[in-house]
Amino acid sequence: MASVGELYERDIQPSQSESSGLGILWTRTPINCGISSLSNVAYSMDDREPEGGCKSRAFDNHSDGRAERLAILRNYVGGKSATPDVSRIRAPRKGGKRHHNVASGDRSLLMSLKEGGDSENANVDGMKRFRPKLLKGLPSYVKIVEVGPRDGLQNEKTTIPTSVKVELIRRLAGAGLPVVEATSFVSPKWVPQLADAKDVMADVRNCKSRCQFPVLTPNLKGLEAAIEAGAKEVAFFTAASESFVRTNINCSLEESLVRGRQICKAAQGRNIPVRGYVSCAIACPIEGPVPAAKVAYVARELYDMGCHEISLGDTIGVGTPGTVAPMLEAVMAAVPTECLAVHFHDTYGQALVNILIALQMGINVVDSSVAGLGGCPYAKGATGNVATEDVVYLLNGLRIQHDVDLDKVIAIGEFICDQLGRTPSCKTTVATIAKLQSEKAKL
Ligand SMILES: CC(C)(COP(=O)([O-])OP(=O)([O-])OC[C@H]1O[C@@H](n2cnc3c(N)ncnc32)[C@H](O)[C@@H]1OP(=O)([O-])[O-])[C@@H](O)C(=O)NCCC(=O)NCCSC(=O)C[C@@](C)(O)CC(=O)[O-]
Repeated sequence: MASVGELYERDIQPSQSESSGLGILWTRTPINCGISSLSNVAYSMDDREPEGGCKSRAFDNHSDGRAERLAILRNYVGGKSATPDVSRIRAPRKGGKRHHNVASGDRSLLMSLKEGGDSENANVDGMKRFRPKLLKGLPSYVKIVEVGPRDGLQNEKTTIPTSVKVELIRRLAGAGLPVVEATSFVSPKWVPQLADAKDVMADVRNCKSRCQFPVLTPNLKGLEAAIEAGAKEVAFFTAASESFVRTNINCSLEESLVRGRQICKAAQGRNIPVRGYVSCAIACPIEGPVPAAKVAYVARELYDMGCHEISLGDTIGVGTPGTVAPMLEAVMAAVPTECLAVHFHDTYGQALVNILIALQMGINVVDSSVAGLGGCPYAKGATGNVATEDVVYLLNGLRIQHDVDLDKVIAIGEFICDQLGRTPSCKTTVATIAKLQSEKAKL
């Protein structure tokens, strides 16, 4: 924790919207004010009696206002007061150019500051009060389905030792992930990287954990091999694009649905839950954009054949909220929302925003891959899945429960990147490492 005298401009967040006439000044480091700590300070844009005695209008003509904000903070906290006196922050003048009505969320946040003085908790309270307005309909719990050991590794060119795969799966289960898709029982000629599926399962089946370890299977042969290897859950995959099904599993879409029905029937007899995947839910690498109605049709077929959960895959990661929302709407008209999951690849950096849209639409199962590994060998140009670390960070920020330990997942991401000879590139990991390094340097 820093004292206010130890803060520099870089510790201050740049300008944020002040259209309400009120501002919250954020620091990256909690400040020790003697009585408690602050990481934000409220100030007024009202020039009659600006908070901290600093003319905040000076912000207007500056690049990002950090210097002025730091000055406010120094004046304001200055060792005198631990808690901003929000009674001094007046409602902005009506009709003024920049002084519109105070947003109720701003007021909540300010009142929280007044009540508590502890900025961390004040922000939580503020969040809770913000939520009904801005983040309506979000689920209180999200199940994260970790697909790293399967989707993440299937496309890797160099053979990864079985022991590394097993260690990865064990660590992911140990980080609290409720589901870790362990491997695939597909043809080793088609996906050589996962040719050791049986050996992986020989170890994983003994893993003492509440975590579930489903495996991917395209046909009855795969199902039989999976069950023999100790799998207690399987996942069947097809796509909403005829060409992609042909390329990926060498049959027509309707033939793949026949295989799916065979799998579901055989699995039901053995009490094995079947998850279904619909790839190319937004677009196909061969056919281009895929109609939402087609995705809804395939999803409904999977539901009718007995899949307990249907994961909608943006296989090549081209979706944006503009295409994801209508697709989800179409599917939700055909399949109960509680049976749906989303599976985003992050080719264009849209995965998190697409996940937020899915959550807002009521979906509470999200697939992700540690360190953002992944990609389908039969979907050229597609990059990795959305990183589990980023999803957990997002859910933490939204105060949605998920049971996953972020620090552990970050460490697992570093572990697997190390094994693959790569530097972690997932944003949450990069930022966390940088933060730790700068904290270390300050000591
Ligand atoms: C479906 C097949 C097998 C058809 O492949 P095929 O060549 O048409 O199959 P076949 O029935 O003619 O058999 C050919 C050989 O494969 C064997 N075989 C047949 N089935 C199996 C099996 N289950 N396990 C092991 N071996 C199998 C079979 O025994 C035979 O062996 P051979 O006599 O030549 O020695 C093949 O196309 C295949 O394995 N495809 C898998 C492709 C794949 O895994 N893609 C990646 C997963 S999908 C994905 O990543 C997308 C997803 C789910 O993540 C969501 C998203 O992002 O959208």
